[in-house]
Amino acid sequence: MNAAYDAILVVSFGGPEGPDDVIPFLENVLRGKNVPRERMLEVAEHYQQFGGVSPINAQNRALIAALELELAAHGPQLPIYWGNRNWTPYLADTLEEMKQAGVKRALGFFTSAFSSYSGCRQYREDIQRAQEQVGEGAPVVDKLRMFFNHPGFIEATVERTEEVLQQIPEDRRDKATILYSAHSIPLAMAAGCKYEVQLKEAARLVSERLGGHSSHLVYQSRSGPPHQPWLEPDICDFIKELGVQGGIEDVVIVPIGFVSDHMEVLFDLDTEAKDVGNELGINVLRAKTVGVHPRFITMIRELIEERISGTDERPALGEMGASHDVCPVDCCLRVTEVKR
Ligand SMILES: CC1=C(CCC(=O)O)c2cc3nc(cc4[nH]c(cc5[nH]c(cc1n2)c(C)c5CCC(=O)O)c(CCC(=O)O)c4C)C(CCC(=O)O)=C3C
Ligand SMILES: [Fe+2]
Repeated sequence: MNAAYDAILVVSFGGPEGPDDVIPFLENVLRGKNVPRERMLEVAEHYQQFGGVSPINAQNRALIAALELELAAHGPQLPIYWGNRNWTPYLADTLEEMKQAGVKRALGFFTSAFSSYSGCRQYREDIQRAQEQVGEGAPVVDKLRMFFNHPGFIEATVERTEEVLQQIPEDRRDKATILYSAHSIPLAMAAGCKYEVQLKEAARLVSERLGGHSSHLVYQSRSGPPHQPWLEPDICDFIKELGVQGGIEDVVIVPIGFVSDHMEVLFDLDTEAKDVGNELGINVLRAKTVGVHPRFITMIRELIEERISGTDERPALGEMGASHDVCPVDCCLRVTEVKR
């Protein structure tokens, strides 16, 4: 379908920018969620270790600056707005600003490569609530498709991984074990979306291009009450297991489930997972997130162009095909407990 778009809206999670922001931010994240207060206070400490600042907002500003240059050079000439779920700039304020500027219809780029409640439906709900707050004349937002198997995302991830493999002495490089890591979610939630199969496919596509490495998909940042089952294996448990087996010198973590650095990457990977490895004498390195990799920025422009033109050429690597433009009604349901 051809529709006239007059803006791009980057939709993201948001993060605190100083010590006093941390608790109100976490309260926003966890409102209505089944996560114990102790877990929240523990996570608050992770943020405080970094001065209460998550890198996510700076990363999104950098992403927008890079995309502005990309669109200025190649088109389409559209202004870029930015709205978050959990911290300023909040989506409702951004939609109000867009309405004031006369924006009628925007294309939404969500900063999640994989389909999950958090990365898809919850953002669509956030937008709907923001539109209700703005009321009459709030811009329509059409979400761009999921890009887990887009050549731009896969190629950028491959390059990020190659960059870090180069740091391993040549005689050990091919033997390095690769761990693709993504945010864990409750098993019940995973049953309502394609998160796991998309992650497996993206990991496979990257591995296929790297060639020859032993690799595994693992999960990080488990939350929720202890009785609730979440996706496994946990990255730290997995590294411990590798230590017990022995014979592994180098592990490369590829944070494939995150498009930019944020607290889960700095703390759960660069602090926790690296400590676990170092104690076992394993050299643990981490690939950069795709961030502002030029191929990734170009991918965003390609997704925009593809949607504006309505072309049938929608690039996707591997077996799963291009993801849908318009989410079906049962896409990424919020299921949190398994019904018995
Ligand atoms: C699938 C997924 C993604 C990837 C897709 C997407 O991008 O959405 C993601 C991203 C992120 N998660 C983030 C932060 C947090 N996630 C939490 C909690 C949770 N995440 C969940 C899932 C995901 N999360 C779930 C099932 C929970 C339990 C509560 C609930 O059911 O929602 C909590 C609460 C504390 C805790 O419980 O750990 C925090 C602080 C940040 C920003 C970090 C920063 O500030 O730099 C980002 C980008
Ligand atoms: Fe969806």
